[in-house]
Formats: sequence, C-alpha cells, structure tokens
Amino acid sequence: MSLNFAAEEQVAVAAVRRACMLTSSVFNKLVKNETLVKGDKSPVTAGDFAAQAVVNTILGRAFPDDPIVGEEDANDLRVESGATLKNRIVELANETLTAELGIGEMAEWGLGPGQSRTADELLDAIDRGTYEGGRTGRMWTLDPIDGTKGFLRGEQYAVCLALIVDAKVQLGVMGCPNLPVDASNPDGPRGCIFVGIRGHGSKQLTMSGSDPRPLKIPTFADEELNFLESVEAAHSSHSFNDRVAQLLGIKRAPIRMDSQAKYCCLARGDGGVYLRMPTGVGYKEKIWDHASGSVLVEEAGGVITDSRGEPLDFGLGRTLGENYGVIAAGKAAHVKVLAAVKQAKEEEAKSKGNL
Ligand SMILES: Nc1ncnc2c1ncn2[C@@H]1O[C@H](COP(=O)(O)O)[C@@H](OP(=O)(O)O)[C@H]1O
Ligand SMILES: [Mg+2]
Ligand SMILES: [Mg+2]
Ligand SMILES: [Mg+2]
Repeated sequence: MSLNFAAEEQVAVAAVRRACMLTSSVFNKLVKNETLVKGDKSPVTAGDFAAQAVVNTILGRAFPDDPIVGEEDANDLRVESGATLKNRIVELANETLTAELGIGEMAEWGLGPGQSRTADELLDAIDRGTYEGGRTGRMWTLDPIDGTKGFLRGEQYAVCLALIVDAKVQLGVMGCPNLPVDASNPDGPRGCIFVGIRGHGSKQLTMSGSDPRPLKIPTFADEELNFLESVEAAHSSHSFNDRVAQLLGIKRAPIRMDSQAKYCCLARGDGGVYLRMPTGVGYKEKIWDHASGSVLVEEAGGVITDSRGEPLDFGLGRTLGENYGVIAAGKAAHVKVLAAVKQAKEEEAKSKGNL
C-alpha cells in the first residue's frame, strides 16, 4: 500500500483553506495600487503575495526541511517603491494567520490569535518559494493564485499546492472559492477544495475541509464530449482546440475557465477534455500550474500527457521543459484526443510547409 501522506494532507488542506479565506476577502477590497505587472507582463496582486506568505509560513512550521517552488518572490516588495504593497500584504497575511478557526490546527502550526509575524518574517516566507526544483527529494510547489486574471475578473481561480517526491506528484490540494459546489446548480453554493493522493484517489471537500466526496471521471459518449480550455487565448490556442474538436466530431461548445479549476471540473465530469496547446514559441509551462491538477486527474481515473503522449516531467526544475502542451482526459477519451491532436499537428506542419 502506498503512503497516504495523512499529515501532509491535513497541513496542505488547512493552508489552502486559509489562503482561500484571504483571497476571497481581499477580492472585494482590491485597489489599483495593490496590483503589479510582472516582467512577463502578467499581473500579480496583494492577494497572490499574501496567500504565498500564509501557505509558506504554515509549511515552514509543519515541514521545516521541505523546500518550496512557489510562483511569487518578494523582490518587488523589498524596494522602497513596494512599501505600500508590502504593508498591505503584511496586514492581510497576519489577519489570516491569526484567525480563530477552531479546528485544532492552531497552536501546533503557529496559527491563531497572537501569532502575528513581522514584515521580514513574511517576506522571508514568500522567498522560501524560490527553490529551483529538481529530480530528487521532497518539495512542495505552490501557485498562491492560479488564474490571477480570472481572480481579477471575479471569475474562476484556484489556490494550488502539491507535494512532489523524487519528481512524482504525490499529493495535490486545490481550493476554488468561486467554483459552484455542484456544476448542475451553477447559481447554487460556491467554494470547494479538491484533493488527490497518489494511490488513494481524488475527492471534493467543502471549503472547511469536510464532507469528502470521491471523484471519478465518467466515460463520455462521443457526442457528450466537450473541452475545458483557458479563457486567455494567449495561454492556450483556441483555434487548435477547435480543429481537434472538429476532427472528433464534438458538438458541445467548450467550457472556458481560468486556472486549474479546469482540472477539478475534469475530475468530477463537468467537462471531458483538458487541452492546452502552446500559442507561440518560447513559453515554458510552470510546474505549479499543473502539479496538483495532474494528480487529481490521474487519481480520478484519468490520463495526463503532453501532445506527444509523453508524461509531464516534474523533475526538470521550475518548468516542465520544452512545451509540447497538455492533454488530460478520461482513459478512453485520452486515446481519441491524442490521435486527433497528432493529426491536427500534422495538418498544421503541412500548411506551414506549403506557405
Ligand atoms: N504564454 C503562456 N502560455 C501558457 N500559459 C501561460 C502563458 N502566460 C502565462 N501563462 C500561465 O497561465 C496560467 C493561467 O492558466 P489558464 O490560462 O489555464 O487560466 C497563469 O497562471 P497565474 O495566473 O498563476 O499566473 C500563467 O502561469
Ligand atoms: Mg502569475
Ligand atoms: Mg498559475
Ligand atoms: Mg499564480
């Protein structure tokens, strides 16, 4: 029987839950100077930094020897021009770390009333996430807000945390504060946590971490299949997906959604195929954008590969290496989609050759 990572699961769910409290509460209060544009032109908010500070503080206390590959770093907050944003982040992180949740997690992990951290401690916590990754050992990977653009639009985003051991994802925990608990009731209650544990299945929990519901990807009839794809056309080629859908005879419109919430929706059967093909050259996918989703999908009975059918390699460092895209689906659907993707790639190569 494989390890069940019970202690890691408990800590990760608690950390993701606290980070989700923070991001939900900050959303309504974000003001203009609380968002920065990073070097790659992507946005980052006070919520991203503060959520990374909270999760890394908790991980640092519970598993002090584990390195963390986190999306954000504190460089922009350590300079004079970042002082206002830094103060806001410290305020938000401490509000969250000191909240009284009454679930017996608190003293042990340095949480609850009276457990405020200094600004320096919180910036250092953010910078615990600068680990380079690699092939061996234990490491966590964190995306404090995946789908920052969705977050800013008030749409889908996810707090994503995964444990990788010797380049294999063993545990993935995702918090989706805006995701309907039940896709068949889109106007009903929102907010859920998803957990995948290698060898032990996938489940959906409430936002407070209770009421586990096991997840299994259903087998879709061909005419029922549909795509889950990025909202942002710059992140994933919409036209390529359209061609693959055409080759497969898919009639249903794609579901466009930001973040790894797409993997959560795949794992519970809201959509049949996750397909993400590069839009240009040069961008390398980051491990924190796929680690937790990949184990969730696999443990719900699905398959995740690149567009050549090769497994994703989480042992190359902070990125997944050269970008061949990502295909995730239930077992039977994955075989068909992979074949159609190969055909669409051949067509594309031919038409480029003929130009
Ligand atoms: N050119 C690009 N191609 C693919 N992914 C990109 C990209 N530029 C940014 N991203 C990633 O796409 C993620 C969002 O994925 P999606 O499009 O599925 O919502 C972003 O995560 P963050 O929002 O955490 O920065 C970012 O890491
Ligand atoms: Mg980002
Ligand atoms: Mg991301
Ligand atoms: Mg992010």
